[in-house]
Amino acid sequence: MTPTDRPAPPLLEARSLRFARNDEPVFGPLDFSVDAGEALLVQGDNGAGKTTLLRVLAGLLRADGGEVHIDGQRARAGRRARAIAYLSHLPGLKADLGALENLEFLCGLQGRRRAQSPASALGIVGLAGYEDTLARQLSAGQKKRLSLARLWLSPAPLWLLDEPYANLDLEGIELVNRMVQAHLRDGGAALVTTHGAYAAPPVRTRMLVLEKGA
Ligand SMILES: Nc1ncnc2c1ncn2[C@@H]1O[C@H](COP(=O)(O)OP(=O)(O)OP(=O)(O)O)[C@@H](O)[C@H]1O
Repeated sequence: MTPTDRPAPPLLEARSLRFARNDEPVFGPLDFSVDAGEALLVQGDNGAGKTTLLRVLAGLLRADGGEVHIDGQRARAGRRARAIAYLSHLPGLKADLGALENLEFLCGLQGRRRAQSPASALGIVGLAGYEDTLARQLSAGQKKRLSLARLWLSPAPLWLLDEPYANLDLEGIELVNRMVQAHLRDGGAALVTTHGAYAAPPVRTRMLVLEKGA
C-alpha cells in the first residue's frame, strides 16, 4: 500500500479516553472515531457524562487518561482551536453587543467559513431584522439561533453540539438538522448530544450511549 492509498485518518478519534471526578469515574475508557461526513449522536440519561465528554474533547477539561487525535495527530491546544467549534448549553454571546456585532466580533476571533458573512448567517438562522438588537434582549430561542449563526460561520470542521435543539421551536429543530447535513456534505463532522427526543438527520450517523459511571 502506498501512502496515497491509505484511507484518510478519522477527523476525530478517542483512544481509551476517560474522565473521573474525585476518583469516581464519569465516563470511559471510551474508544470511538468520527469520520469526515459523519455524525455521532451521544446519548445518555441526565448526568451520564455527555457534556463532560464534549468539554474534554474541546480541551476545556483535562482527561484522566487516554488520547484525543484530530486528523490522525495528537490534539494539542492549537489544533483543537482550529478544528473544533463548540456549541455549549450557554450561548457564548456578548450580552451588550448587537446580534450582527456579536458575529462580526466572533469572526474576527475565529475566522469564517468560505463565502459566508455575518449578515447572511443571520438570515440563515431566521434573525434577519435583528441585526442591531442587543444579545441580552433576544429570547432564549433567538439566542440559540444566534449561537447557531456563530457555529455556521466557523471554519472549524468538527462541531461539538451540546443539546443543540434546546429552546428551539420545530422550525429551529429543522434548521439545526439542515445545518448539520450541509456541514457534513461539506466534509465536516459533528458530535451531537441528545436525550434521543428528535429524529436524526438523514446523514451517516453513529451512536455512542453513555451510562452513568460506566
Ligand atoms: N462542575 C461540576 N462539578 C462537579 N460535578 C459535576 C460538574 N459538572 C457535572 N458534574 C457531574 O458530572 C456528571 C456528568 O455530568 P454531565 O453534565 O456531563 O452529564 P450530562 O450527560 O451532560 O447530563 P444532562 O443530560 O443532564 O445534561 C454528573 O454526575 C454531574 O453531577
